[in-house]
Amino acid sequence: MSALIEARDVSHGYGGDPVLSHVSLAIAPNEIVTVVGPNGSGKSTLMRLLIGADRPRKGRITRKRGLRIGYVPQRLAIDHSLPITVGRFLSLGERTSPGDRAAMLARVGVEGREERQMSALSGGEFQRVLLAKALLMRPDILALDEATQGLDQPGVAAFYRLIEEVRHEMGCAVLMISHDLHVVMSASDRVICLNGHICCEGTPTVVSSAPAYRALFGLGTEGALALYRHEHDHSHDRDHGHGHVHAPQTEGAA
Ligand SMILES: Nc1ncnc2c1ncn2[C@@H]1O[C@H](COP(=O)(O)OP(=O)(O)OP(=O)(O)O)[C@@H](O)[C@H]1O
Repeated sequence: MSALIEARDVSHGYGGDPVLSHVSLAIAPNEIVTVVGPNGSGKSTLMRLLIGADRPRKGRITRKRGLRIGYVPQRLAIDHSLPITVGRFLSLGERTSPGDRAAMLARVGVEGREERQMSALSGGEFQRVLLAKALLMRPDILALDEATQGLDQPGVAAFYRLIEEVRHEMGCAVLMISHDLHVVMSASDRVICLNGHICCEGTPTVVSSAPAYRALFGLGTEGALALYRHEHDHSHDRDHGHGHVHAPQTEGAA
């Protein structure tokens, strides 16, 4: 099997309520796939099934033998009464050296935070530490479930640029769930639009002009793109010097 993860005709639900119906997809090595969809459309459920945290009621999910998945959760409940430093947190689970941990913290932009309490980190730093932990296991695929929740727009943009960079450096695939539509337009190779079933999928350009996508996201789509173009113009000099094409030049209202 050349795909890292493949879902074939997967259906799932909780109690009597169906959440996913007849979902089929495959994730290839090295690609960035983003799942978008309205609240409650089954994105997190699909992610849990794909990474093997849950088993589907119907259909089949296959993962490449020995697949290493680096999971970056939406949020992580840290008990503030239980002190844990960044260094200790990173050393839980996977066996890594202090040198590896220091290098990874530096790579994701939070150098030298080993002695800092997890509870004392800013939102952006916290997500970067979670990312560092996921990357330390040298994943074949990085799975991010709305990993930028709570970050401001420049923080979100910077976080996803980092994801693109590490994807290239480490050669891993990326599966992400995102509400940030502009991210979908910039960072993804392929977008899957979910609403209990796959409404449409393809390159960001194709999906953003698909009627099913526009029906789901409506005017918000254009709004998000406009916002991002604006944001990008302003953050360009400060944040990064390389030019991306972030949005297709679609005209007219959705
Ligand atoms: N463990 C569970 N038990 C019962 N119902 C659940 C469970 N997990 C999710 N659901 C329900 O399944 C539906 C899909 O939830 P899911 O979290 O997969 O959607 P989502 O697209 O990720 O939503 P959001 O964008 O709001 O995070 C929702 O109606 C949710 O209430």
